[in-house]
Amino acid sequence: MPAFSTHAAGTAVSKEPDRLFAQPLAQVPDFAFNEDVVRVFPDMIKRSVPGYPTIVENLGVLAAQFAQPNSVLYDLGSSLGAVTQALRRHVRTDGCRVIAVDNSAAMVERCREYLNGQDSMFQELLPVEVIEGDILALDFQPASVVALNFTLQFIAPEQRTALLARIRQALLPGGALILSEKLRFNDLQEHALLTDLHVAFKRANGYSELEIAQKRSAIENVMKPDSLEEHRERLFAAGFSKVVPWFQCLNFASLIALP
Ligand SMILES: Nc1ncnc2c1ncn2[C@@H]1O[C@H](C[S@+](CC[C@H]([NH3+])C(=O)[O-])CC(=O)[O-])[C@@H](O)[C@H]1O
Ligand SMILES: O=C(O)C(=O)Cc1ccccc1
Repeated sequence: MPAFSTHAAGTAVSKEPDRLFAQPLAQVPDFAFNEDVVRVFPDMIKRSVPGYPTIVENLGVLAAQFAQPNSVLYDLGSSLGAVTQALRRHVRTDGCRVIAVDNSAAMVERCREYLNGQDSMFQELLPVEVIEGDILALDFQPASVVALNFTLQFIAPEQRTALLARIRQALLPGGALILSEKLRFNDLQEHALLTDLHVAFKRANGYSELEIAQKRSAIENVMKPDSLEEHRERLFAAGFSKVVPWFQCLNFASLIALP
């Protein structure tokens, strides 16, 4: 039976546990953000990404420092709207609005339900628009904050610099890009250690060896992490002037990039 917590507005936030990879699969299909993933996504991301709740909450705090009056705050690859909601709760700057974008129809549908429910529970939240679309095809408006929270790693590597350059062009003075990613490490020993510790993190969160192995093969063709050095170089190539890491937990990190 699906577990939902239903709010007054009838908004359902799934609390269903992630068992997507618990049974042996003859062939593990490539990972996709489909209905099955959407149903378990809050549980999946919390049990898979060390530091995720800390990053999301503090993204709101960071954004409040960079938000400029009468500008847009983008949440690119918004999934169920966790970052959007953190931005809406923390930013108090006049005339700001949030634009959340995701190309998964299943994510967008559930994201809209979630954000509507939040609107009926809290006052003074920033207005939000949720767009179903490809962030590579987005026509950016002048923006003070752009969040790419674990989204760039799903973009084809050869498209990443052009996307970051378009974000850089849209950023207003005083604004920032906040980029969170899983990292790879050029030092083999460092890479092996942090990868092993990430497996230990997943095990400690109740994932079996089978679940861990099948998830790994599901994501290996669709999610391509870069090293911190690659991120820095690409951000500079895209026109950013300063890159400041503000958080790292095991092999997951978040960076502030300034225009
Ligand atoms: N080209 C694209 N255009 C639009 N969306 C895309 C594209 N490619 C992938 N996505 C979307 O990017 C999201 C990545 S999840 C982000 C978590 C969220 N930020 C969170 O903080 O909860 C990260 C993860 O699951 O590890 C998915 O919802 C995809 O549909
Ligand atoms: O599960 C993993 O190993 C990850 O690297 C993170 C992740 C989290 C949610 C969806 C896809 C990847």
